[in-house]
Amino acid sequence: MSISVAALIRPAKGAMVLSAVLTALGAIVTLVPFVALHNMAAIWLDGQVRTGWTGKPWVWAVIAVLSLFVGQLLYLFGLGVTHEAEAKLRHRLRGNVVQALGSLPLGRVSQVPHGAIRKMVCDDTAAIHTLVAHVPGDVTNAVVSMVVGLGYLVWVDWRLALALFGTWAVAIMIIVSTTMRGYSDITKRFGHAQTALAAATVEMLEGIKEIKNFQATDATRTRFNAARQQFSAISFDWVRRSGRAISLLGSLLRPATVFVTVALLAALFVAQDWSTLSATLPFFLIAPGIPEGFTVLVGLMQHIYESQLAARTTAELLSEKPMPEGSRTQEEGPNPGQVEVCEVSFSYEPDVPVVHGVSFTAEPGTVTALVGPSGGGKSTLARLIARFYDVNDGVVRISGVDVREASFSWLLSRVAIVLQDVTLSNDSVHTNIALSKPSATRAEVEAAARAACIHDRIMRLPEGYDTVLGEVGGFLSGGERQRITLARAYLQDAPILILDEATAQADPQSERAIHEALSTLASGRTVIIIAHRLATIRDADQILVIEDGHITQRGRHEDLVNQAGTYSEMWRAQELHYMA
Ligand SMILES: Nc1ncnc2c1ncn2[C@@H]1O[C@H](COP(=O)(O)OP(=O)(O)OP(=O)(O)O)[C@@H](O)[C@H]1O
Repeated sequence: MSISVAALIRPAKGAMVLSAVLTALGAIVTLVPFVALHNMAAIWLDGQVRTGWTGKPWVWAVIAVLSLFVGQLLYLFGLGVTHEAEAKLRHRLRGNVVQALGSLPLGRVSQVPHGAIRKMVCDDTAAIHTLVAHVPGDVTNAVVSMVVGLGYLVWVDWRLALALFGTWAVAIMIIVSTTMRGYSDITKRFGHAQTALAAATVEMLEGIKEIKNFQATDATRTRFNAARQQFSAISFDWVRRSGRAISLLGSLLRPATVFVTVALLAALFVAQDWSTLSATLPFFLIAPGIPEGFTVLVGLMQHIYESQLAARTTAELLSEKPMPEGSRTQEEGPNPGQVEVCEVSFSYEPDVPVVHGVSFTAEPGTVTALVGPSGGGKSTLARLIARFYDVNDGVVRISGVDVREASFSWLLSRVAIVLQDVTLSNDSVHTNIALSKPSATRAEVEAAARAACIHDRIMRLPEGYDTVLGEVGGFLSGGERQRITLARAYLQDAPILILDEATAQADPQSERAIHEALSTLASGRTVIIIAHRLATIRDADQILVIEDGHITQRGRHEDLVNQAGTYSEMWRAQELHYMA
């Protein structure tokens, strides 16, 4: 189901309509003081004799003051209505965005850069503010003020009005057609560049250490610099175009210019006897205010574009198909601890399959190793087992249950996954370990940390388990961070454990500690491990060689090492490498 921008802001529609009506009334009432002044001028300047209250200037003065007050009140009330509705809508949208992210396939969410998510949750929902809170009031006020003002001028003296509008129309057409060409396209590119810069900034902050190493030689190689340069180039172009249009329109429509234009036309009309002196007065009073409506509209135009782009990004996210959750919440499956991958095919992009009809079974309590050349599909298979994505064909069964039929919590209680990229939050060590079981006591967290061979290191941190990671003293090495995630998996106590390159970031000493932690963690569980170091998995119960999305060899180490094929080649190459 696709969600449109209109559907996104629908909850605020009632308030927007009310605001438009109130501000339209306000704009009409605000014109009354000028009508009053015109009438006063007709009595004083033209010496018109009227009977009743219409002939009393002081009555017109009172009407002028009252209507000014009521007009402002209606305008402010209209703005207040939409601001309240927008605040509620923003709160709701932020909730919806976070909820949508939670229900998308995990693999899809991890593809969205953190910066883009931050922009969506914070900036985009805030940008919708203009669309909801200001467009109904300010646009209506500007349009109605102009229309009513112009209408009144036509009513007072249609020929003078025509002369004035004609002068404006020609001048505006020339300015707009020459300066605004391609404006919509550049505004779109400006929005995209903004998103790219936000994503690259977060990426840079997260990987500042690596970026520093590379930046030492060539700063422009980083994605951040590219995004920054692109953003600057586009924003310069955008500012130049919009600046040119705004300043030219501004000069034409500023009150002094309008006053002079009216003065010249009025002098001509009075001299020719086409108009009376009092009839020219509304032109001097109302005409300089009319362009304010244009200025408001031009100023709002940019905000409206930004709002629409932001709303579209949010609408696109909310339109994405959520991953349906199965209904099994408690009941154990028929084959506890078993992983069955049956005729599974999968592609990230349509028509580019990366896993083709793969089948294997990992029996409870056994170790299955996935090995093979880079890009073969090992991580993809691991992610499919943990249901980061849904398979295109075939089925993945955990404990004999199709993963699509189980609830996420059921799956989480059966499958623990330790990924290549260690993600720890800016929180205490305790909270980071207890992520898999928030109710865990300190004793349980400590037991998990001991099993993951990281307890001693944690005790050397300034505040022990209460040290906030990432803050002063709370820095851990890659291998140590990995052991924190192992402790987390240990605490999760799932019967199935998926390890993706668990020693990728570790130094040799840390690697030993990780292997010790791993054997504690693995005992009694079904383990599926992705490993590049074949020596670490030579005791595995089955080894699957994954190449180009297929299983090309399977068996135990002793069998495979004596067969001609990728495994024996990899084994020999690694033996030579480690002997060297
Ligand atoms: N999120 C993604 N979107 C599109 N293609 C992807 C994505 N992740 C992986 N791929 C592609 O799928 C194929 C398999 O990748 P995968 O990461 O599963 O391989 P791998 O065997 O684990 O590699 P490595 O040993 O280098 O980690 C590769 O061609 C890769 O480029």
